[in-house]
Amino acid sequence: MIEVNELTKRYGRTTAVHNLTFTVRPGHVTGFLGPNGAGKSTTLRLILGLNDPTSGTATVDRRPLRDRSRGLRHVGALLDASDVHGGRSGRAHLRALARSNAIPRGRVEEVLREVGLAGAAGRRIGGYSLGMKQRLGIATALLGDPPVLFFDEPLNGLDPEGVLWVRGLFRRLAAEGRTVFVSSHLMSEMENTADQLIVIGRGELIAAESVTEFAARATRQSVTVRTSEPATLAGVLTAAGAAVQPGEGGALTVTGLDANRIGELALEHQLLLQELTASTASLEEAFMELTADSVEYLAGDAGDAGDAGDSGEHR
Ligand SMILES: Nc1ncnc2c1ncn2[C@@H]1O[C@H](COP(=O)(O)OP(=O)(O)OP(=O)(O)O)[C@@H](O)[C@H]1O
Repeated sequence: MIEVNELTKRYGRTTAVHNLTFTVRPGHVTGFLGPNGAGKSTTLRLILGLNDPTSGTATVDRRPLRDRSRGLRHVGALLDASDVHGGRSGRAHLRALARSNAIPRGRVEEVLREVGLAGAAGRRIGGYSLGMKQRLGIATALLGDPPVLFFDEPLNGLDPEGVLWVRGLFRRLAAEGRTVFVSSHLMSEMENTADQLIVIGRGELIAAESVTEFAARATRQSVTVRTSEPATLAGVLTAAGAAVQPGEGGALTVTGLDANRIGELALEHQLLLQELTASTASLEEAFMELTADSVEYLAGDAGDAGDAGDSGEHR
């Protein structure tokens, strides 16, 4: 289990993460979502103990990871897939990590097979495609068979078959009772990958709930309705509690009442309907809307973030 409590991280004048509190439970694939610059990578680095928070705490299975003494057998992480020594082979890279974490050599061959790199394991990593590097990064995370796994943008560079494979892998790891925490800036990727969501924007928590709950809360249904007497129908629907907007070509766009109820009201008032169409905003649209403020803030603040400078910590 990952527990983040009132976590804040400032870089100069830039607040990357502000007063963030959430819990990630084992047995689920939990998506960590937010637009670019929302603070996802910073949060992951704070949880992993790679950077120190300005204030607040982050623990994994009730202990901070700051000392990093627990190694790959406790926590596996894919952070930056291209951050590997290009001159080594994939197999040599994994063997070196296995050695320093007291993991048996045989496990290297197992994870290579698992991620589909057995055939390319003898080749230099420098010659790997981005997708192959992602697979190697996933193999690294799996190497110690850890109960807690972090994946930062794991679908980057993967082809459709690779994406399906990763989704199946994450589901299996969660079903085995592990904690699986996966970040992405794309709702469309998380919709089919995660069952729980932590959504942040501008370093702050926007939602912590299941994908189903988020979808029910975030997506809005509207109904397009067309009639020969739009003003009368608009009056009837407004009186029944709906919000009515004039749409294209005399149509009305109605929110707050479902299509069935609109049909019943039209019948009660003997109004002839020429169209009655329900439409639901996609989860991607809902996510964009919910996080729109943070995107605007960053677009207007880009120069400022640059001025703030680096605190000297390596990203
Ligand atoms: N070392 C640093 N020095 C200065 N500012 C930083 C540093 N690391 C992150 N930031 C700033 O903190 C904010 C959050 O960045 P972060 O990389 O955590 O976001 P993110 O959600 O992971 O974005 P992306 O999806 O683009 O990776 C940004 O404004 C970023 O510029």
